[in-house]
Order: sequence, then C-alpha cells, then structure tokens
Amino acid sequence: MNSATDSAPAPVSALIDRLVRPIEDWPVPGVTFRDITPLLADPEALRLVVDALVDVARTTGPIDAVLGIEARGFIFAPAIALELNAGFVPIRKAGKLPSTSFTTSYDLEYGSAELEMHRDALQPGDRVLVVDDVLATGGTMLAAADLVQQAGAQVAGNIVLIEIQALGGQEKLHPVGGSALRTY
Ligand SMILES: O=P(O)(O)OC[C@H]1O[C@H](OP(=O)(O)OP(=O)(O)O)[C@H](O)[C@@H]1O
Ligand SMILES: Nc1ncnc2[nH]cnc12
Repeated sequence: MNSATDSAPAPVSALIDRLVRPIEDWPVPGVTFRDITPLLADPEALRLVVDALVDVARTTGPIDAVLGIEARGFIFAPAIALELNAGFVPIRKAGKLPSTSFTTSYDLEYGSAELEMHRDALQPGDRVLVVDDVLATGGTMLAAADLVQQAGAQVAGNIVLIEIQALGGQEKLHPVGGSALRTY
C-alpha cells in the first residue's frame, strides 16, 4: 500500500518498491542506500516514473526552468523540462562548471559538499522546479534553494522520487515543501 504522503498513484509506488533496492551500510555503516539503477534499467518502469514526476510537476503552476542536481537529478530533470516546455539548468558539484557561478556548501546524510550554478542560468523572478532522486536530510535541496535565491529567482517546487521521512528533509524545505513519488 502506498503512504498517505506519496504523490504517485499506488501502481507507481509499487514499482518503486519493487525496483529500487535498499543496500544496507552503503556508502557508510548505518545508511540504507536506495539504489535506483534497477528501475532505470526497466524501460516500462522508467517511463511510468517519469510520467508520474511530470504529473506532479504540472501541479506547480508556470515554470521557467527545471533544475537538476548532479548526478542523479540529471537523469530525471531534463525529461520533465521537455514535457513542461521549460529549459534545464544543471546544479553541479564544485569545480565542474566552466563559467562564473554561485556557490553554496551543505551537509547530507553521509558527508558534506559544495554545489554550484552558473550566474547567468536564471533571471531574477524566474519560477523554478528543483528535481532530484532522493530527499534525505534535505541538505542538498536546501543548497539548491540557496543558489536559486542567490540568482534572485524563486523555488516553485521540489520534486523527488523517494523521500526518507525519518531524516527530516521535508521540514527544511518549508514553506515550499517537497513532493515525493514514494515515502519511506
Ligand atoms: O537530502 P540529502 O541528505 O542532502 O541527500 C540527498 C542527496 O544525496 C544523493 O546525492 P549524492 O550527494 O550522494 O550524489 P550523487 O547523486 O552524485 O550520487 C541524492 O542523489 C541527493 O542528491
Ligand atoms: N539513503 C540514501 N539512498 C540514496 N541516496 C541518498 N542520498 C542521501 N541519502 C540517500
């Protein structure tokens, strides 16, 4: 059965349950890693999950750009952007973008890092959608929101496949919040 907080219909939640495998103690002891690669390898499941993400994205109102967070956000964000007729903006780990960038540092479930976005990627006032595969502590999504704010733009929505509720990421995203296809 899917959770009351799942944004996807029950069959999509069931697909995620079947094809996202939990791997214990990876990358560090105590973490249950949600490995999406079996789902990505199944064309029918991948199509249904992308369609479900697009359905959620369409509830966000007008969107100027869809932001994907390196690396796993890059798998889904461009597919959503195409369906919304919006551009795709990459948010990358530090040192990867070639032009002048905004930078922010953040903590996540198993470490800390820096994210960057090109300074000219967004216009002030743009409404953007942030896309990733997993919402855990929320550190990564919050860092993306910081980059959007530095650009003078606005986060209209945060969308992920999977939310790990016990890690409290949802509270960090207040008041915009995050929508997850499947919550554990
Ligand atoms: O909510 P948080 O605690 O911040 O964790 C979520 C983030 O962690 C994972 O990325 P990771 O940094 O492992 O990088 P990767 O996508 O390059 O594997 C995941 O893809 C999210 O981006
Ligand atoms: N448990 C987890 N599984 C997959 N990606 C993650 N990112 C942060 N925590 C994660």
